[in-house]
Amino acid sequence: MHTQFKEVTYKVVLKGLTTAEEKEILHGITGSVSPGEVLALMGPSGSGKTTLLNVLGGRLRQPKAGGSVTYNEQQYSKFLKSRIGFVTQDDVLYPHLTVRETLTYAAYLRLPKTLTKQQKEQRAMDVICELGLERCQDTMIGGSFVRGVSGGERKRVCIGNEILINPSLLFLDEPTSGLDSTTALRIIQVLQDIAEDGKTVVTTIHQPSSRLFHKFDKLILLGKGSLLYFGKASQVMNYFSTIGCTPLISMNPAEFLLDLANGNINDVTVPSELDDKVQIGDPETEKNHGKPSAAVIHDYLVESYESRVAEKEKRKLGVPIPINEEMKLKLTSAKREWGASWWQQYSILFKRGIKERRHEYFSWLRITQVLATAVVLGCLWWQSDSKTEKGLEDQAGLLFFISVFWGFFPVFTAIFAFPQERAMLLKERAADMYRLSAYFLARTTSDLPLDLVLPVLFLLVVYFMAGLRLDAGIFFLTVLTVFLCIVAAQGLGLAIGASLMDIKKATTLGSVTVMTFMLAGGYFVKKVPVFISWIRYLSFNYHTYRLLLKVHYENHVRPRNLMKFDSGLMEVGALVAMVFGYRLLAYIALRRMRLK
Ligand SMILES: Nc1ncnc2c1ncn2[C@@H]1O[C@H](COP(=O)(O)OP(=O)(O)OP(=O)(O)O)[C@@H](O)[C@H]1O
Repeated sequence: MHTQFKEVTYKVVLKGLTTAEEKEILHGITGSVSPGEVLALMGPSGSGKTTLLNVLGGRLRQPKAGGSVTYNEQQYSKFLKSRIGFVTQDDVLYPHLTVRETLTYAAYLRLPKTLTKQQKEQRAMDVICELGLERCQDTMIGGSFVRGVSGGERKRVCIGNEILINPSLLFLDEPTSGLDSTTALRIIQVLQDIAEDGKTVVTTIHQPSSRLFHKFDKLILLGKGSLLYFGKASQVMNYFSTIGCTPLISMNPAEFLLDLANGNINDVTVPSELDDKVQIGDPETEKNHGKPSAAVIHDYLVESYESRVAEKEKRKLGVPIPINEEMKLKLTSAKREWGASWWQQYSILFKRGIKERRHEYFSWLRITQVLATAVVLGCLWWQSDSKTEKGLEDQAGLLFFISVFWGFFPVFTAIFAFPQERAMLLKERAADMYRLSAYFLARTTSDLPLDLVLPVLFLLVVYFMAGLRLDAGIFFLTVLTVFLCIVAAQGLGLAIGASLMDIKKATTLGSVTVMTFMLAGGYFVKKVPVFISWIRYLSFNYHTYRLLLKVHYENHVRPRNLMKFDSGLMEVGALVAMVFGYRLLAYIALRRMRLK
């Protein structure tokens, strides 16, 4: 896809304690890149490469970004999103999926609905072969806690994730950083192959080796957000020698260009006119050992480019490009193209969620934790007596603890769900991979199977050890009540996590809320002052405890000093309202996060 950009600017507002200052990060960048070409963005750290890449990729737009960016002469549109691949610097991947699983799930979600499941799987396999990932296709991606594929393989998986959709335009932010030169060369070779296939590739690059440098077709050199060079990579040394800058010793062109852009002119000749600008006593000049300061060199390079090349390049952009009319029409379309129907998205995300978290499901630590608590409870309330009033009071204590235990754990596991997946969610939503509602439902239901198996195990142990009433109906109702409590408590955890999106803040708020709900749960204080009594209605502990009391003692002796309870419908209603209400809050919070 022909991409042209004219006078691109980008501004941010820096807020100080008392003032707000506007800072321009890009100062009018002009250029173009065509299908079949690889455009490299180079420049010192902080020169604006990533910002420019984001503006070109449509990720930063007005009002902060100015100038114009067109794709086959059209403005950015939602349709275009599905034609653009974007590999960010710190790309996120699920650590517990294998390379093949990662690419296959991405293929299911991103490739058009017209392809069959088998065709999508085949495309994922083709990409694996194209990127030379066959040997590690069954290796887990890995992360900080799990050993996985190597850095180079990881980068290739990130690239694979994007080239799966056969994008017309591919953007990459430092795809080679941290890799040895051979691996880096291999990655750039892959990019060149993609470009040769008729695609347009734009990549930022930090310090390419000279072999790597010669693989680029076009080059943009940035210095402090200004354009120092745009043109053919093969012409860059010629251009700088025409403005009087040449290396004194043989050096890698990239090293020479970065030195210049940084204003470091050791081993570099500069035109004599710059020597006139040397100011004796200027600290910047002294830093450069009596040579012109970095600022003087920067200004000279910007001016030289402006006066010698910029106008010519701007004129070139005015020449119309031959573009297929059908493609033009499609590009203006505001319609999103989903790769799968809502239901398919849900089931793919559900399965992927189960695969990614399979190690948590069979975590012996969690099972031991629950079973150990059950055994301790069983011992403490061993064959408790429900015939005397004292015994009943004791047993009520056990029922209250059950409502606290199963109100506590689900909150603290659910709190992590969204903050942990924030980066992935933002990335996948930016690529329009699925609807938020499909993700939300898949994420909130894929944990349910285990969450419902553990309490059954727990209750089986407690029930028989503590000698609760042996009646299948009562056991079943107890399990059902605990399930409701768990799902309601999970809703609260999800809502807190999604609203704060910060694990520390969320756990702090979570613990205060859970403690308040526990204290208001009807066991510690029976007569709550009217002005605060509403808090009980928000407490799932309160409703669960009341339901458990009803289930266990309704048709039996009612402990005299325990609270009264009626039909139980109000409790069930309150818990069901919490199940949905808290989830709705979580969903709204996630939607808002996307708009930020
Ligand atoms: N939202 C922002 N608020 C404030 N400053 C910003 C913002 N975005 C970028 N900058 C600043 O703009 C400059 C350019 O940033 P950018 O990330 O584009 O540089 P870069 O050339 O990609 O650097 P690196 O090679 O180190 O990744 C930096 O000085 C950065 O601090």
